[in-house]
Amino acid sequence: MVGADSKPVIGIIGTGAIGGFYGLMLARAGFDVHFLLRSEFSAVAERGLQVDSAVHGTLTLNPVQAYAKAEDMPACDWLLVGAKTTSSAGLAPAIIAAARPGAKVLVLQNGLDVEDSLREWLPDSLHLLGGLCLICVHREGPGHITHQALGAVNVGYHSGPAMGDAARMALVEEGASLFRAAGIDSQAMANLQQARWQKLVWNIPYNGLSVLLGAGTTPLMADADSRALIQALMAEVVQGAKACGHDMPPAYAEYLFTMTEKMPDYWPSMYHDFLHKRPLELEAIYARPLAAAKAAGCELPRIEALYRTLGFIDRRNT
Ligand SMILES: NC(=O)C1=CN([C@@H]2O[C@H](COP(=O)(O)OP(=O)(O)OC[C@H]3O[C@@H](n4cnc5c(N)ncnc54)[C@H](OP(=O)(O)O)[C@@H]3O)[C@@H](O)[C@H]2O)C=CC1
Ligand SMILES: CC(C)(CO)C(=O)C(=O)O
Repeated sequence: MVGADSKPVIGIIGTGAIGGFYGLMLARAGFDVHFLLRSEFSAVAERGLQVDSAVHGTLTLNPVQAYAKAEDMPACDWLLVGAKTTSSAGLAPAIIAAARPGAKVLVLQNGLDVEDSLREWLPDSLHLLGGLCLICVHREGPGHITHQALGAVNVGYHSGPAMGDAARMALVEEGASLFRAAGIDSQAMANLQQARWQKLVWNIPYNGLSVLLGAGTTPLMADADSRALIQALMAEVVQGAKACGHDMPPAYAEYLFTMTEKMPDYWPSMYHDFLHKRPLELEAIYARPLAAAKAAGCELPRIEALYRTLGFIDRRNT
């Protein structure tokens, strides 16, 4: 648990929709939070952060402890990675510069094996954890975030110096309790890889189809053809996960499908990347699950077709 007398220093590596939202919530809960920014540094340093939330109302943080260079940040106990997977390769130096020895690095990204692509660049002394964010947020403008629905972060251990399950779960619980202290639902997960596959049951159909069909979740859920396509894609993810040794809970895809019907019209983060001509997270969300399933002897033809189509769109868009 996180006690009031032992509040850790938290660094946000990449302050976009996810990093900005969770960082602001943690700062407002009294944590010492430091934000690394890139294109929005000046705007946030001058005007702070604002979240327009359908759940919490309008929330602001001003001043913000904002940095353009990780070398200027204080040594952090927890580092929350909020940059897209498409920029992960260049993030390790920033993480290392801002990490206190033995720090915990929590990767708040979608996709499969996203921790692996960071692990190889990080020293063994750093703990690496994954955080699955179940939330609908996007950047409205510099330092301005819209939060439409949900909010939970589920945390699991990936790798590092923690020896044995008990030590790992203690760190996972510590991470989850940071979020809970900020009023955010957070569960400790014993199996991070299983949880990443479960999240893909949502992201594989909706992220890609939003780009391909130019539609948010409401029209996608209102049309018989797109509904059938979503269900077929979800079924393939469940099949791929099973081939890789991760059985989904019964009716898990149906649960996500029904959950989406109750959501406000939501444009997944991949659509925002497409709109702003940023690279799409195709490697983490499509290529790696496809490769993992294939290595396990399982072909996923609908997902493969979606991935190839998105690759074409992505190459012409950036
Ligand atoms: N948005 C959502 O609702 C959800 C998103 N996710 C996942 O969370 C992750 C983050 O998504 P999201 O917050 O939407 O993305 P955003 O594009 O809103 O935010 C990414 C941020 O990282 C910054 N960044 C990238 N590289 C660096 C760098 N080298 N140094 C400093 N800052 C950097 C970007 O800066 P710049 O402004 O310069 O580009 C940007 O502010 C993704 O993996 C996404 O799939 C998961 C669940 C829900
Ligand atoms: C919409 C939702 C909640 C799906 O799990 C999400 O977290 C995402 O966009 O990645």
